[in-house]
Amino acid sequence: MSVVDSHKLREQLSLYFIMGTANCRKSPEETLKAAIKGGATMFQFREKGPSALHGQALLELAKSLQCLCRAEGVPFIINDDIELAIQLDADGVHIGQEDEPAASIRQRLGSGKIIGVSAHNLAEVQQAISDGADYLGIGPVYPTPSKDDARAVQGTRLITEIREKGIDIPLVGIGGITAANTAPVIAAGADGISVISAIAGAADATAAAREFVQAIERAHIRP
Ligand SMILES: Cc1ncc(COP(=O)(O)OP(=O)(O)O)c(N)n1
Ligand SMILES: Cc1nc(C(=O)O)sc1CCOP(=O)(O)O
Ligand SMILES: [Mg+2]
Repeated sequence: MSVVDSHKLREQLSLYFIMGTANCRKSPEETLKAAIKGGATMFQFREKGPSALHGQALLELAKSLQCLCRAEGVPFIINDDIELAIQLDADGVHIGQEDEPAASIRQRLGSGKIIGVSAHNLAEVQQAISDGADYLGIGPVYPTPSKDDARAVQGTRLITEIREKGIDIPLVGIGGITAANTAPVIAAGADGISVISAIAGAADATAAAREFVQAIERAHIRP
């Protein structure tokens, strides 16, 4: 069972920034600082790909990014690596359908940590909820340059279906989201959006994050 406050979590999910070293134009620390300055409300450390850090270098970077998040009151979530999350006492983890099942992660992490689960259909949504997920990542909404093994693009269809069925778990849309295409994701019922390239790959990550904040605000005012 989770004791995570879902009202607070919905706010934290508003602009959920994700990155690892492979995604950044500048250093990961500079990129994260800039994104938070621009309004990122949650951060996921996702260190993946052929150039991914391992061992001590991975640990040092994770600690450094966690420290930045703590200073700004932004939740620090770790992608996939449950051992690292436990070692650092991270705020939570994000896992997908190919990762360790959420139910066993909940047992290992306890009730106070945030567990996010990727889901691509209603069966996976229901399973994630019964396994104790706190939030869902639904995607890819649009074509993404940041995940080679992404599933087929599905637009906002599943987000709409989840809300039409009265399922009110906190959730974000992910995949190819830009400030210009944010509105339909929020209008479909997402609590927020998850972004890698449109912030980490921007020349000015602070300005990019600010544009997202404005797009999210506009989407809530004029759905
Ligand atoms: C918020 C959010 N949603 C979805 C994902 C994707 O997770 P997963 O399917 O496990 O893929 P990888 O990120 O591990 O490649 C995510 N990371 N975050
Ligand atoms: C990490 C991830 N998961 C996805 C999913 O569909 O589950 S899409 C994706 C990549 C998101 O990066 P960008 O904002 O650059 O498109
Ligand atoms: Mg994963």
